[in-house]
Amino acid sequence: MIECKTEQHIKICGKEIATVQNAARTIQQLIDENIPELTETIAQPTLVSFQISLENCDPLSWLSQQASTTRLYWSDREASYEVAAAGETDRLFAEGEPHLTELILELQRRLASSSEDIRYYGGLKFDSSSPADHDWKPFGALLFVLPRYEMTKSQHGNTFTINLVIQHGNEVEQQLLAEIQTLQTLCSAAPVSSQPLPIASIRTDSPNQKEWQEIIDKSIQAFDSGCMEKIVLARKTTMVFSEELDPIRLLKQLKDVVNRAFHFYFQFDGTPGFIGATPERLYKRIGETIFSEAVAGTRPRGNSPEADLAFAEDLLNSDKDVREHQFVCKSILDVMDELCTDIQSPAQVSLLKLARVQHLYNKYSATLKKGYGDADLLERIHPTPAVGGVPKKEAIRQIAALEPFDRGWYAGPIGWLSRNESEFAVGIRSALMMKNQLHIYTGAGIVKGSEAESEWEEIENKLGSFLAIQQVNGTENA
Ligand SMILES: C=C(O[C@H]1C=CC=C(C(=O)O)[C@@H]1O)C(=O)O
Ligand SMILES: [Mg+2]
Repeated sequence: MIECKTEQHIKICGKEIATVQNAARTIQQLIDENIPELTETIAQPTLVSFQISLENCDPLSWLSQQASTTRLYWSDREASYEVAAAGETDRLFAEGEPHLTELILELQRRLASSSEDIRYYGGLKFDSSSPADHDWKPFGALLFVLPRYEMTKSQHGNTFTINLVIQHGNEVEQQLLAEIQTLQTLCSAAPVSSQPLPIASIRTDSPNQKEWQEIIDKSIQAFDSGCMEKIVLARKTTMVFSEELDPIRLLKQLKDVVNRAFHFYFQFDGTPGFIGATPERLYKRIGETIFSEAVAGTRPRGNSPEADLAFAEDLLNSDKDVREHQFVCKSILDVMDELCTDIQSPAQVSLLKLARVQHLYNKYSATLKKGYGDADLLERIHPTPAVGGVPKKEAIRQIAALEPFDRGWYAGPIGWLSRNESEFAVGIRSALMMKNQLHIYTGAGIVKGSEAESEWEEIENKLGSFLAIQQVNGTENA
């Protein structure tokens, strides 16, 4: 772990637009030009970012060529921002039940002197009070990383960035020369293979269908006793493949089949990779302006426009799904009432149409009151009743007691923070990838009137995107 106690940030940008192939040379020129000044200026650990504009780039292809044990990918739902990153220049990691406010303040302290385009990427465990199982342990309760190399593609252009912490001016030359050697092998643009994924030979569901029925029955009893009104219960579906999976290939295929989603991949220091395509924004903050949304209630997409409309109408008129969604709307509005002013909420519900499913959908915006920030937003909004339940604390307790696995980062906040902005998605429709195994996590909101069998089916539909990119040979229940 590199301790990054930088007191200042120097950003050095290249004027000329490079191609991916000559990016290393362009950055080398940039470094050479700036060595004398850097040597003089740096007397303490300093974050130095070298940035060049790229003519064109494909972040996913670039990422597939990176051998680094830390690899990250994030693209937003509007496909307006895409970043691939490799290596780590700094990380903030916490296990157990950490003090979220202190950790977020620490991140903001590290970002305080940086430019707006410096971002830490990472996420939080769904429930830090529940013990982490072996596979999720390396992700901790919170992990954020400032990448060493980043390739970004956005409406504002394409950029390649190197973030370095320079300890002392007289070490600059030596450190940068070592960096350039690595850079020579960095900039490659071979496209990601679109070959089919290996064959999945075994599928296991935890809980199995019988256990699912029992868990739902227990939840309904909790509703009847009055201690809970909603709980979101998840399943873990494990697929075992004939050979090792390539995460970037899987991500590429997931991108091809799932539209309107945040696509992500987090692999830290050789640990299992967390991969997914979530439709749900937890919140986005631009300065004091906050955007959040309620996504809940589900129907499949139809095979024809008429069938699709029939599903949509059925969803809009379903008392059970409307209640599922209302709990989420109310919870977000309650948080906004507490932390914000100028709350804008839609006059009526709309639909979020994804590749395989459609959801009830409400968008909100507001202005954050003075004195509140990301730690307050994360602590209060997460988990919304789209992934937790009502009341929040009781639902989290019941989830830990009823689900036969650790959720880890599934349904947790995942995203990025910069000096003045942040964006977090809800880490659903996601999977943990280890060599030839894929653990897919998917849940469904349970309220009074929910039936175990149709909730099982709802999860099968949500799983559809992951299943669509695989060829499954056999099914087994755990
Ligand atoms: C918890 C998940 O979905 C949530 C988001 C949208 C609709 C949901 C539902 O209708 O049950 C869930 O609340 C998941 O996909 O793992
Ligand atoms: Mg539902």
